[in-house]
Amino acid sequence: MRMSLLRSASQHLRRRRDYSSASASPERKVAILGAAGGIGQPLALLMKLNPLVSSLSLYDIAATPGVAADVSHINTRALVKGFVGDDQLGEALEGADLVIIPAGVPRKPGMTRDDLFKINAGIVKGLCTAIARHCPNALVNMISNPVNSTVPIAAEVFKKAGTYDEKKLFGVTTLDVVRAKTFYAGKANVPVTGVNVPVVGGHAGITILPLFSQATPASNALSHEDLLALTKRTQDGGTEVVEAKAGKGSATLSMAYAGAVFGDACLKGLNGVPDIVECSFVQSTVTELPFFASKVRLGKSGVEEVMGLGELSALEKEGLESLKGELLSSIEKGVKFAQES
Ligand SMILES: NC(=O)c1ccc[n+]([C@@H]2O[C@H](COP(=O)([O-])OP(=O)(O)OC[C@H]3O[C@@H](n4cnc5c(N)ncnc54)[C@H](O)[C@@H]3O)[C@@H](O)[C@H]2O)c1
Ligand SMILES: O=C(O)C[C@H](O)C(=O)O
Repeated sequence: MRMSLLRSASQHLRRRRDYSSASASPERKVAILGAAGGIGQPLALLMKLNPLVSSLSLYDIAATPGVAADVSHINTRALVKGFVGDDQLGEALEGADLVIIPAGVPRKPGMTRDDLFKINAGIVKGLCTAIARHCPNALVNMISNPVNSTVPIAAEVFKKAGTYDEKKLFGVTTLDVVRAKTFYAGKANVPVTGVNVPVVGGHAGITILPLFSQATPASNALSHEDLLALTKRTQDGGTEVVEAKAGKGSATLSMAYAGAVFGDACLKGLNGVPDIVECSFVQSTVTELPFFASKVRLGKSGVEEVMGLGELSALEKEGLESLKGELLSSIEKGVKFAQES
């Protein structure tokens, strides 16, 4: 009898704690565009598990009712709704605090991310036009490739609509950081959970520049050859997955994880949690390029501070100089597309 009373009291307390932590965190609506895809589905799952999300809006051109019905049965805070097709896009976006975009086609072996431009540029443009109309104040996390061009496209669409706020637009490069951490921990033989590695530049091939000289915990065990190999593996991480999937797409599960990490950081920033720092491809004056990935401090209105690069090794300085040409031409390609179409 005493045991069962104790058990029910502790259950009651646990329920109260759950309730009070949910109610202490403000209402936040997150919309995922491309939610029925390879990234979209596991990302929807992970955002449904995030206690900071009160409303989860799942939009795609097909199949979202099934995904939404499935995810909605999970007993966590977020209320889930599915939306399909152009007619429902406005409602999907209305009131969103954060819009995450993994809509578009993925690579097949032999393709570069830039080969996706033709299809994905138009998709991103259409979705951003709707964001400007229905939730102009939302933070936008761009996952669709080529990120080096889709972020500038989004910026131009928002500028045309008169809603552009450079603090609210992010290219998601978190997967590069996730990979750099994993590969570094393996080579340096340190526990991966405590590892941090900034990755700067952009999100394609040599434009991905991991700064292993700033990795923590520092390791003296890595040779120049090790650092070259780690850099190359991080730059080619996406291709490694594309080839292993042999025509069935690109990274989806690790990307969903990375997207959920970055989305969570954005929500924490919006909620006023201090010292939230992640790498992201944003409008930048860190180099002469108009967009650049570097560490960014997140706050109540999005980007609070675009942080500098810190001290670079000779290898990293060389990498920085050689990425600028390709990154600038991808940025300009995006801007031109958005201005001319
Ligand atoms: N930033 C990164 O690090 C990173 C990592 C992995 C993949 N990606 C990119 O993410 C994108 C999606 O990859 P995936 O594997 O999920 O592809 P996928 O084909 O599995 O899913 C894409 C989804 O987008 C939907 N879609 C297409 N047009 C749409 C539109 N107009 N509105 C809404 N939804 C639309 C499709 O119906 C599909 O469900 C690709 O461009 C890929 O290259 C980026
Ligand atoms: O490599 C790709 O095409 C997908 C993504 O950009 C990745 O880095 O995995």
